[in-house]
Amino acid sequence: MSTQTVSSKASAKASTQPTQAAQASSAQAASPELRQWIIEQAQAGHSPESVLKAMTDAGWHEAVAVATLEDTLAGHLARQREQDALPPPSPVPEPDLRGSPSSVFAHDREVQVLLSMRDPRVVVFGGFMSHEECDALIELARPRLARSETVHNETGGSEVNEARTSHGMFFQRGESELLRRIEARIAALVNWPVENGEGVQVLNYKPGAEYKAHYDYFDPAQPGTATILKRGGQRVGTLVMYLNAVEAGGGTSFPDVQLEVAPVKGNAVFFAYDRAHPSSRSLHGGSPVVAGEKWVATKWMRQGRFD
Ligand SMILES: O=C(O)CCC(=O)C(=O)O
Ligand SMILES: [Fe+2]
Repeated sequence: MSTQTVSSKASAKASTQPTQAAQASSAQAASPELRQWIIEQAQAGHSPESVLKAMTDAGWHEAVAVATLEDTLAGHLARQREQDALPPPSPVPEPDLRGSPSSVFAHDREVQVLLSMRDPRVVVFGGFMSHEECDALIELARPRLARSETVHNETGGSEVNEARTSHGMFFQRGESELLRRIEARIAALVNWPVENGEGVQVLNYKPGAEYKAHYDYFDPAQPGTATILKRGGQRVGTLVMYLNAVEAGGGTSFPDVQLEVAPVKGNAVFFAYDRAHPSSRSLHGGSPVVAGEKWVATKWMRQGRFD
């Protein structure tokens, strides 16, 4: 912790700074590099006084140096507190896109990679299911549809909700040869065990119906969540599969990044969220159907076995 080291770095950084007169105008004039250097000095255990001395030695006006130091360290501490408040990250499903392939082989089918975004983690797949598979899934679901419910936050039960004006049903996991095939394909595509998946849900939206922006993970702040998590833990990933061609509207939107995925029959959008927290930027919704109707199948993936 020698003042010598501090001093030499401050000069190097300060030499790239504007003149003292310009520095005096505002602490905001400090470059990102200088701010980074200040944080590094603090992390290395150098006292504020020694950092201040290094800055004034390098030609900084004392008042400006003090303001810059305070401003930089306060901002750093605030970000640190935000980080510390986050739940720890969980492993998540993840397709193997090393080498940026334009398609990947999943279980029994070559699937196209149409879009890949890192933050939030979103991947759009083309040709995930054949049109025949889509049609078959719709016909199996149709007679079993009921008004969609969402999880009741307080009790962990479910309820009809105005934010979700679709009709839906759940298949049992592995309930037919078709479901087993699709589930094995999903598992291979995103490298996540079949056993960690909930049963496939099918949703049908009529014109005007939508699913307002929401997170798929269970809100850790809600009293009902502890009960839900006993079975399989948190949700950490979602695959929404488009089962029909929608005439207009009905995309899946990600408002945090102003992304909208078009509902193309046979395609699918995958997204993952390593924390049950808005910082995952996994907020998404089903945009209102403008014309025609919309059918999707959703697979939610849990941290652990969902039995
Ligand atoms: O219908 C969509 O596009 C999104 C569906 C969805 O968000 C869900 O099922 O959790
Ligand atoms: Fe969702």
